[in-house]
Amino acid sequence: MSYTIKTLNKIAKTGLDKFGEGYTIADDAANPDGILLRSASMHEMEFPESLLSIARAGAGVNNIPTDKCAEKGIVVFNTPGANANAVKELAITSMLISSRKIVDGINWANGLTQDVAKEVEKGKAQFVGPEIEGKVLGVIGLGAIGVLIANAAVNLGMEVLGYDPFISVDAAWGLSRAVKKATDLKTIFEKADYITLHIPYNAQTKGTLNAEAFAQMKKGVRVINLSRGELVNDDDILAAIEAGTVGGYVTDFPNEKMINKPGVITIPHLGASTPESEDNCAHMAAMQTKVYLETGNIRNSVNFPNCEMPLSGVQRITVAHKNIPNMVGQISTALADAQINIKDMINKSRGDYAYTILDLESVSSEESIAKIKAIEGVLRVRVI
Ligand SMILES: NC(=O)C1=CN([C@@H]2O[C@H](COP(=O)(O)OP(=O)(O)OC[C@H]3O[C@@H](n4cnc5c(N)ncnc54)[C@H](O)[C@@H]3O)[C@@H](O)[C@H]2O)C=CC1
Ligand SMILES: O=C(O)CCC(=O)C(=O)O
Repeated sequence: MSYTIKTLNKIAKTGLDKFGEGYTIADDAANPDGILLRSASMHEMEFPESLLSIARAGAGVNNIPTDKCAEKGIVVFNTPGANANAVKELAITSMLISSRKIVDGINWANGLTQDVAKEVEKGKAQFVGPEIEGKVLGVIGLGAIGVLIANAAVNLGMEVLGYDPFISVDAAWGLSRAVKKATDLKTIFEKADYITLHIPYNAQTKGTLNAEAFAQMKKGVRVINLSRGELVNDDDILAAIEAGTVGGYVTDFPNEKMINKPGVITIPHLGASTPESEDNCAHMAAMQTKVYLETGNIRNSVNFPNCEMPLSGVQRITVAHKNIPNMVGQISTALADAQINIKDMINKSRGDYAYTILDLESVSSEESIAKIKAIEGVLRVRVI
């Protein structure tokens, strides 16, 4: 078999090399089987019929219309945890630079022209800022990144409060016992000296930090946003900085409103920009795509259930379908009508969508595949 992969952003070579023989990789492919991307927006894109999968080499999938993809039977993947350490390190950096006036100090020192050593000692008092040890950190979102930051902050001597009503069992296992659970955001807002956001951006989380939230915060709180710009209301945080409620804001998502504003430190979306995490993300995105194209097995999808079965039988059929009653019954009837025996089968569901893999004892007929495609609720059928 041969496959075409389209890249929408620069993807680390070590990941692309995983595809190997039989794959053509191009940034201008017209009819790709798979797409790999980082932050490029796909919301306005048309999807070719050929497209089977999209892999986000990273965590956030707000740049991909995942429901629209599901309706077309296009499986969307991300790479959970692959860049978490890079973001953790930048979050710790952000707490320190929001505290210690390091950026202002560097800019000031670079502007000195003469008697530099003397001027430094004379002027440094304006850049005094507090230490983080002993202070309270509120972590909103305890997923791959939030847990690493919470644990690192404990090790730096901070008191850590974590808020995540949907925390996974795995994340809870990884969390230091010293991290205290906040049952609502109000607790974080009222107690934290530093607040860091590690939640996905979606319709529910838009503007999580707004005027109402800032009104509940401790005076001088430092806010770190390495998640997505839209999670914080720009006008409200600028007003809170002006009023002195917020003592500093570090954002990885600069926009026209945020650049060159006192109290705001803008980083050009560098959270995942380390060779280590670029390699990890590219590797995972490539492998998940390759496995899906070659076997139909789904690992780390965000719009279909994870569904894996070792290859057996003489042919594999995969069916992406709506999560509605009697789908498996109708699919197996279509095969039974053509005297085709099923050797092994698996069916998984997730929300509105489901996925079925069937390994057959004999090769299916075009007629039986056409029958499966015609079942109401079937989104995509593949013969592998
Ligand atoms: N600046 C950068 O370069 C990067 C930014 N990110 C951003 O960080 C976000 C988080 O990444 P990960 O930790 O890897 O994702 P994750 O999926 O492992 O964790 C997200 C956590 O947020 C929790 N959550 C969801 N809604 C919530 C809410 N309303 N309140 C509290 N918790 C909530 C979930 O239960 C989950 O535990 C991504 O969605 C992405 O937007 C991720 C990687 C790099
Ligand atoms: O690919 C990047 O550099 C951005 C990473 C990111 O924002 C994410 O993984 O959600």
